[in-house]
Amino acid sequence: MFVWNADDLNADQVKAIEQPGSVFLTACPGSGKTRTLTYKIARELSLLTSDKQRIVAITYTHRAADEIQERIEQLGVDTSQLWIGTIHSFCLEWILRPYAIYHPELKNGFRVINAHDTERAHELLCSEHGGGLRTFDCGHYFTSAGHVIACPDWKRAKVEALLQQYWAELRANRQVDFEMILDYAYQLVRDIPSISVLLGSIFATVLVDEYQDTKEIQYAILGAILKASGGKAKAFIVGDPNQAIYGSLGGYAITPAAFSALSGVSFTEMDLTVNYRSSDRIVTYFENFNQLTSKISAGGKYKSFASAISYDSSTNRTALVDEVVRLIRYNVESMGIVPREVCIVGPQWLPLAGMTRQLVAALPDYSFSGPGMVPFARDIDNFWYKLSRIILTEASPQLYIRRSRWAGEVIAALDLAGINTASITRKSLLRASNTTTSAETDGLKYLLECFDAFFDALGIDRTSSPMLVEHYEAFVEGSQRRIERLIADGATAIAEVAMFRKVFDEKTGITVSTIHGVKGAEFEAVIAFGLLEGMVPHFNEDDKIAAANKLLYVICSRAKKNLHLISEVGRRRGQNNVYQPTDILLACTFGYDQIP
Ligand SMILES: Nc1ncnc2c1ncn2[C@@H]1O[C@H](COP(=O)(O)OP(=O)(O)OP(=O)(O)O)[C@@H](O)[C@H]1O
Repeated sequence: MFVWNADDLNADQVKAIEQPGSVFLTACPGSGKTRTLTYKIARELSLLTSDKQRIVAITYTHRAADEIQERIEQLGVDTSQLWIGTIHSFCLEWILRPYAIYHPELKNGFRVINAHDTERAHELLCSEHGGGLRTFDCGHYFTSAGHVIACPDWKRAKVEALLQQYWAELRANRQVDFEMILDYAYQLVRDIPSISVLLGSIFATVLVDEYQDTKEIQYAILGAILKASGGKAKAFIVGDPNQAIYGSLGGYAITPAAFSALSGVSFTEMDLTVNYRSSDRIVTYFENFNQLTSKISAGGKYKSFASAISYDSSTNRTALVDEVVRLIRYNVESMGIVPREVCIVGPQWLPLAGMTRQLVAALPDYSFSGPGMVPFARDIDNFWYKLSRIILTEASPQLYIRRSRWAGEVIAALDLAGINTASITRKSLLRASNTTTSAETDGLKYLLECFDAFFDALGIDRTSSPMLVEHYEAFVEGSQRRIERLIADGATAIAEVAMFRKVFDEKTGITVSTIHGVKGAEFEAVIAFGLLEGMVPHFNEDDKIAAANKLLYVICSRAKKNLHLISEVGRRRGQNNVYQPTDILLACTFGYDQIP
């Protein structure tokens, strides 16, 4: 059985991992949810008694899935019976692809379009439909009872008409977007009970990370599978209701009782309340935005750190970049924090790509990763994206586990594309990739030359598979479009191969991210701006106070040492107004520090 070092886990984490049956674990920020989940998966893998069984873990992002799987492999546990990935990948791999023939709209084949294609289609339809519709008005999600449109009431009829046209166009092109993946998966599970019965008999344990951002339709799909297992499949559900920041897109923290009723599983409820990430002062501060009664205590190595926490509601938006630069210098140059431990966070409604580029220009000695720095769509389902990850990374011992897994994914995608992969192993695939090269300095041309050389090395004709051809066109067209847009926005060097490589580099520089993008991450210093009513919370939110609390809770709990909050002055809102600071932040009394 899998054993761990005594100091890897605390007593509550061990209790949750060793608890027999199903567990519903509510845990505060920095309490080691990821670590607990990782060790739980490792333990469950080691307890499997049949090679037919699978452990299934649903994570919120591909990055989290990669990190957890790598960690388990480093712990020396065989992951061949683990399936880990996002709910969308889960639905695609376990439900849509194997059972597409049972759905009239999928049975003739389908292609998944990425978030950028969706946004572009919405953009075009908005300009066609007029009436002041904007892309963000098109936000919608499916539930087991139909679709929900997230925009204000007065626009709903127009958005409904727009979406009906959008879906009709996708159906005509045999395309499926991310939301439709969930809807189709739900329909298949609902209409063909044998799918759940089969999956329920294979899955020994189903683990769900970040349940607080899970949608009703996702709970319904997983619930149906667990129920069909007749009590054989266990569940391990982990999350933090305080960090539920996808409410406007249908995410919510289900109660253990409600999920029990849905899945037929009876849970032992447990919690984790020690924060290993942040100082006492940071924990005390983010507790201001805690909406639950649980008390959190700091227990990690920075517990006693004398954190600087500042709040600035006077910097004008025209001086914002200078102020952020000043705070970066303070943290890196005066406090000795390394740049990769600094994160700049803003609401997704602001042009963060512009902020990243201005910081790049103002601090030429620093490196940054952020939006507007990625020249191609991170379309995880696209074959050529999968292959790019291997081509653009170095063959180094540190990256071996990761690249080997990516190679496995490329082989699986080749299989799916109808290519005979009997003679291809992960090793031979990596060898073929490591020998392909090109002298091109233009990133896209470089990749395309490497693709050809790679397929030559494997002795495969890449035009022999319609799927590969379709994915190739989507990848090239999407990347060209993206590069053109980024260059027009001022990212002049974006097309260079060095920028392509940077996408998969280990994090070395300062991170610029949306608030939603830093979920699950941690940094020594966090600098957040755009903390303005109408953005944090967004004006579309129903319960603005709750939404603002959760966003601030997530932002502030990312910080290990220092935290700087900015509600800049003078950001225009419509024709005649300017944004005001987030109400609950302004109302929060705290002994803030002045940053010299
Ligand atoms: N038992 C432990 N002892 C020491 N450090 C720990 C322990 N458990 C977790 N940690 C550390 O605490 C930090 C936070 O852990 P982790 O990222 O898993 O938290 P989390 O609960 O997922 O946080 P969040 O919900 O805020 O994203 C990490 O740096 C992790 O290595």
